[in-house]
Amino acid sequence: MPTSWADSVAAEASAARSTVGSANNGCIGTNSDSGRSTYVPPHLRNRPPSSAPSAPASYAGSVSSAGGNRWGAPRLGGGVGGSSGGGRGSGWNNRSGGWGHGGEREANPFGDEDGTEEMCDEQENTGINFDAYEDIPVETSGENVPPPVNTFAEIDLGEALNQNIRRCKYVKPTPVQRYTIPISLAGRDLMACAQTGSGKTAAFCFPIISGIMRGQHGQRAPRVPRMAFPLALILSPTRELSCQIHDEARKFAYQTGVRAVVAYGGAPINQQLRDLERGVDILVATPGRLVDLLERARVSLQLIRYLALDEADRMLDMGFEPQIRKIVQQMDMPPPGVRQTMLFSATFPREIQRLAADFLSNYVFLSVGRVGSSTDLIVQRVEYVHESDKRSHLMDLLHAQMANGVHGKQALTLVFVETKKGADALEHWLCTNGFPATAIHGDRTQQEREQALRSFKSGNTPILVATDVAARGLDIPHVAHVVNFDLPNDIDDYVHRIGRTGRAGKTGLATAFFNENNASLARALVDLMQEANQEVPAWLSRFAVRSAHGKSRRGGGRFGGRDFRRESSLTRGVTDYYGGGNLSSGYGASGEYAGAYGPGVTSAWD
Ligand SMILES: Nc1ncnc2c1ncn2[C@@H]1O[C@H](COP(=O)(O)OP(=O)(O)OP(=O)(O)O)[C@@H](O)[C@H]1O
Repeated sequence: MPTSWADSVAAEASAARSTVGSANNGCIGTNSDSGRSTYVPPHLRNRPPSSAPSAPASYAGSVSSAGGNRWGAPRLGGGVGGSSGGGRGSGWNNRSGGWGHGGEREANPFGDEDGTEEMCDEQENTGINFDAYEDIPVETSGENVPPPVNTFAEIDLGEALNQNIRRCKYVKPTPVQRYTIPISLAGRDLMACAQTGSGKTAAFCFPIISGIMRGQHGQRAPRVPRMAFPLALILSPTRELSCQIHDEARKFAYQTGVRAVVAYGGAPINQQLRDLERGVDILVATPGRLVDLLERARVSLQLIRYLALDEADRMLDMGFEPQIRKIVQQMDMPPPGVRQTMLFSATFPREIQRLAADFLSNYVFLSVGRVGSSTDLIVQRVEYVHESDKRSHLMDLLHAQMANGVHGKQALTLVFVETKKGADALEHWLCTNGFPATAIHGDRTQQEREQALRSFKSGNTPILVATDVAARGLDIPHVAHVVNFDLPNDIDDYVHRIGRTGRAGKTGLATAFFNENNASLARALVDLMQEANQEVPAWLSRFAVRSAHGKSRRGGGRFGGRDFRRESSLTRGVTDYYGGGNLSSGYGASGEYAGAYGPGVTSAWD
């Protein structure tokens, strides 16, 4: 990491502390004067207004003795308009304490004693090289797009959240965060497309947590026994990803008084129900389990102010769309324009964008990097390997990796295969040949899946064989090598798979085994590799030329805002969708979205 960058971020971090401090002080009068409503944490919402906390220091302790019905009685939802709650006069409602009730104290997700700022300052140099993202092309479209920021100090996220950002050792926002946070804080809906590993989770979590802390809007929750009324809903396609987002959200929300709960299938529902009953501001969920909770009338969405779909293109493709439509359009969730909706992914096929527009109101489209592209931090290699030679070829790769020691002892290798059976068979074969491997796929129990992931992350089993269930979102440090033992049918799946390495400014290696069975992917693969400045083997280019299905849907490698509204308006000569914006280059020609998940592939998912 260049010294100049490290110095500058350190300076920014210290400037952030002083600026944020003064910004908050400055807010006191303003917010008090404007009568900004106050946030009441979930476990206190049934208490009479006068008993809501006003002093964060004793917050957790006082909660434990609060008692009372936590669900049925009238309560003030987050940001609830009205006069109750503490924090009189503060833009942040004096919320810096943790939540707690019934003697429970908020666990420290950072694992440090007290998370002191001093300790974090010592660890500011994280080794993450975000300089790698400095020159990344960014485009926005939509009406009156709020300008980006360069530092966290420029955004008034609230001191408690700022402190957690420092604890996470985030000294500087990534490009997607620089753009999305001001857009979201301005209350705008958003469709954001940014490369894998570029910090999208924080990009949607920060504005949600900050917004709940501010408590700008809201209404009284109805009297419904044992029903949870979250203020924010974050949906993701897999159980593991939901757990990961929940872990992140808990860190970001530590001692803000904002409580995140996770609900996902395959795990006992009773524990999740108990968690919900303790109160929830942010519900992170997989769609199937959420539908179950809604049908049991244990969750109501009527107070939802923020809806975030992570891996939004996957959530809206034919695998999940019916469930998502049910959750978002057929239950009690406020409509677009009333709630704020944020869609994030590294890939956003045009047809899916068109579907997604139903969920959004006057939204900003943001693309960071080439839409659906891989980062050039990932070295991509494609090797021609016959089906029958794949195992011995993989063995050669693994041996070479061990012999070279390029990635050190802890290097982790993630091997993607197409089917669950194939995953079981390859895991078995690797183990019997002396390679410590485990596997994850949709037919394993949740316990087995979690155990496999733990064992892989810890380095105890440094080879993980996986179906597409592990393709998206998982942020596993030290994955040095992704092997596409079986290539996927769709280039976007390839982008997500290889994105398990080369994350957060680090470099990674991705090797794909290609043969005639993958001919239909050749053209898109060549385009993608060329966009990412990768060396394309001559034989692969020949495949691309020959391939009958070789039409690229990537726009011929031109970088351009891929906001489908722009194309629609250009085609129809109307401007009903597209509201202007900072779109500087043309939309490249592209093929139709073919549907990424054919039969047999969907089964790999939750
Ligand atoms: N501002 C930041 N400074 C340093 N590290 C960061 C910052 N923002 C995020 N990170 C780290 O970068 C890594 C990748 O972030 P994240 O998992 O949110 O990526 P993503 O864009 O959602 O990826 P994917 O498309 O694969 O889901 C995480 O380990 C996260 O902690």
